[in-house]
Amino acid sequence: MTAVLVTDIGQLVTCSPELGDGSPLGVLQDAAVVLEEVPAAGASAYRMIEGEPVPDRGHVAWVGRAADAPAADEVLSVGGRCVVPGFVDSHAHLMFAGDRGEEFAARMTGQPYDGGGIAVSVAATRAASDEELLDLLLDRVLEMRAQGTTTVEVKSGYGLTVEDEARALRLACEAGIEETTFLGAHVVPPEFRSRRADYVSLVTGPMLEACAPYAVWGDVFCEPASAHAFDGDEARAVLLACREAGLELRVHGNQLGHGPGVQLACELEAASVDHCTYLSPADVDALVGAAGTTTATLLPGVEFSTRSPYPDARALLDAGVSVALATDCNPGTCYSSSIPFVVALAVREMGMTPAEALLAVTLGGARALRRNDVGHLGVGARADLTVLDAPSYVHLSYRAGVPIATALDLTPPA
Ligand SMILES: N=CN[C@@H](CCC(=O)O)C(=O)O
Ligand SMILES: [Zn+2]
Repeated sequence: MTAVLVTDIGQLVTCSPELGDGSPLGVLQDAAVVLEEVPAAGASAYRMIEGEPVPDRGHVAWVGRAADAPAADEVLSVGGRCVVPGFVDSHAHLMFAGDRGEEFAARMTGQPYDGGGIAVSVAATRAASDEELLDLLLDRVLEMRAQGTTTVEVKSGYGLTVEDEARALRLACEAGIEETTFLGAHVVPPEFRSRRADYVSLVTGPMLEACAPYAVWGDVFCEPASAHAFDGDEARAVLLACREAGLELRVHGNQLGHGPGVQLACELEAASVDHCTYLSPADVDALVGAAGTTTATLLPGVEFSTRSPYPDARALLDAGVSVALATDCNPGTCYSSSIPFVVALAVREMGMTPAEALLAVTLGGARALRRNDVGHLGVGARADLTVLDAPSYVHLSYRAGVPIATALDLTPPA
C-alpha cells in the first residue's frame, strides 16, 4: 500500500462543490490529488477468486493546488491533462454471449424494436460455459475502463432459468462486480409464453431465492407495450418479492411507450427508474416528488440504436428531477460501452450542458446506485480517476468519437 501524488493536472473536476471554484463541478486549475492506500504495483483491480473481497483501490486523501501538494511515496504526472472522477455506469447488461448485429442492421432498415430479440441472447448465453461468460464480462469491463468507467452495474437477465440466472450473478461476483442486479424478469422466456403467471411465480420464488445471495438489486422490465416484458401488476409482484428478499430496487420503465413503470418505481422508492423515454406530466410530477430517492437514468445510446425519440432531459432537469446518464450496454438496444458517447449524445441531442452531462455520469450514476464513495473526488472518495487527453472536460462532447478518456491505472503490472 502506497501514497501516490497525481500532479500536473491542468484542470481537475472534483464534482465536489465545496472544492474549487464553487460551481457544482468543483473545478480547480493546476491541481494535484494525493491518493492513499493504493494497492502495490501488480495487484489486480478485478479479482476472479470466489469469496475474495473486492480489493480496496485506495482513497483520496488530499486535493489542492499542485504547488501546495504534500510529499508522497510515488509521483505521477498527467502532463497538464484534465482529470475527472471515474465514470459511474449505473445501467449495463454485460453478462451475455452471442451476436445480434443482424437485428441492428434490420432495425436500420425500419424494423421496430420490441424486446423479442432478447431470446436470441438468452439461447447463446445458456449455451456458453462459465469460462466463456467470465471472459466476455471481463473483456467488457476492461473495455469500459479504457473509456473512463471505473464503476459499473451488471445485470443478469439473459439466463431466465434458476440455474442460469444464479450462474450469471455468481460469475459477476467472482469478477469483482460490486453492483449486481437480478433481472430474471427481463422477458418471459419462450418456454413460458403461454404461462406468464407461472414464470412470474418462478421469478418471485425459486429463482429469486437462488439469486438473492449474489445480488444487491432487483429489477424488472415493466413495459406493457411489449408482449415480451411485464405489465404493472406483474412488475409490482416482482419488485415486492425482491424487496422482501432484501434487495434494493431499480426499474426498466417507459422505454417503448407510456406505462406504469415510472410511477411504480417512485411509489416503491426504487433507487432508479431507467429509460424514461415516454413520460406523461404525471410521471414527471412523480419524479420531481421522488427526487431525493429515485433517480431518472437516461440511456440515450438506446434511442440512438433504436431510432427512437430522445428523452427531454432539459425539461426533467428544469423541473428538479434527479438525472443520471448510463450506457445500458447490451446486445439488443445499445451495444456501446462508451460513457463519452452517451455524454456527447446528451449534450448534442438532449439539451444538457457539458457540465450537466458530466455530473450525470459521475454523481448522478453514484446516486442511482446509492453510493457516496464514487462519482466525486472529495477527500475520502475512492481513488477512481479518469484522465482526459484534453485541457477541459468540455472536450468530452466537443471531441465526440475521439478516445480521449481513460481510467487512470494506479496499479500497472509489476
Ligand atoms: N429493455 C430491456 N432490456 C435492454 C435490452 C435488452 C436486449 O434487447 O437484449 C434495455 O435496457 O434496453
Ligand atoms: Zn437495460
